[in-house]
Amino acid sequence: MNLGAPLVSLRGVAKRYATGTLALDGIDLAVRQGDFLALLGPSGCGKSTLLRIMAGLAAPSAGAIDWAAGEGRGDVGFVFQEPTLMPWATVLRNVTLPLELAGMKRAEAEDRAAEWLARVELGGFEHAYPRALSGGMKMRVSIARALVTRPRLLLLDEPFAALDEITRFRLNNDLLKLWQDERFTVVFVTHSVFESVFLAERIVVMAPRPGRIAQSLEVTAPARRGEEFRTSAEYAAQCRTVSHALSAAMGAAA
Ligand SMILES: Nc1ncnc2c1ncn2[C@@H]1O[C@H](COP(=O)(O)OP(=O)(O)OP(=O)(O)O)[C@@H](O)[C@H]1O
Repeated sequence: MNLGAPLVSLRGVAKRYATGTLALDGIDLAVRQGDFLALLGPSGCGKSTLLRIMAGLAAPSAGAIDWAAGEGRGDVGFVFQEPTLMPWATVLRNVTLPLELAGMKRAEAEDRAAEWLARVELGGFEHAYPRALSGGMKMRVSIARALVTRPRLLLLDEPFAALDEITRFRLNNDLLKLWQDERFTVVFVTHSVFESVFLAERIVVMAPRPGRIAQSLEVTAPARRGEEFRTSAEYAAQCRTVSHALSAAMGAAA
């Protein structure tokens, strides 16, 4: 992996839905390899649309998307706000499925899936069914399922928005640790200024009608972010800056 070089670049990307809504316009964005990028903006500014275009789940109506050589859509993992697990299958089966679909033998896929379940703190839950798990645990399964194929790009669409604050903080910490250990590239959609500053290296603030990029801000933080960073004056100051940027983006749109 060539850390810092663009993994995927969007140039002049626009999306108009059949309804006539211009969800995105003039999006220029380069996602660097190994980066943790947050897309922050109010409801309706096109964050999900942008993520779906990066995943190849939706086509842009204008503009171009370029992937670094050797990378492609097959290298994308997606985590949705809803964990979207198969209710009739065990946790282990849910996580082995993408590997088996990629042609891996069952035994090897199960070993690999068990390893990722342990990494998201779900060792011992392999044979549980999704209904027996809490919301946070289901989200952990969803993250393991997205990472088990070792994608170069992990896209997360407000993954923790439906969880209580304590669970969200824990998942934030654990996702950061995985990212610090593995350095896959992340694009993380959120409404939360606090979450974006805690997690991201770079925050792209979006504005609505039409969805566009209002500002891009770098976050400065210690190499290992933890509870100390979350309660620091430095964190509070950056949250204030990002909050102002978001208000300005929304004000300009109003
Ligand atoms: N399939 C669709 N058909 C028509 N319009 C759509 C479709 N999906 C999204 N839109 C519209 O495009 C705009 C951007 O939606 P999108 O879901 O990308 O925004 P968002 O920033 O992710 O919002 P939220 O935070 O509420 O999920 C909105 O006006 C939305 O109504």
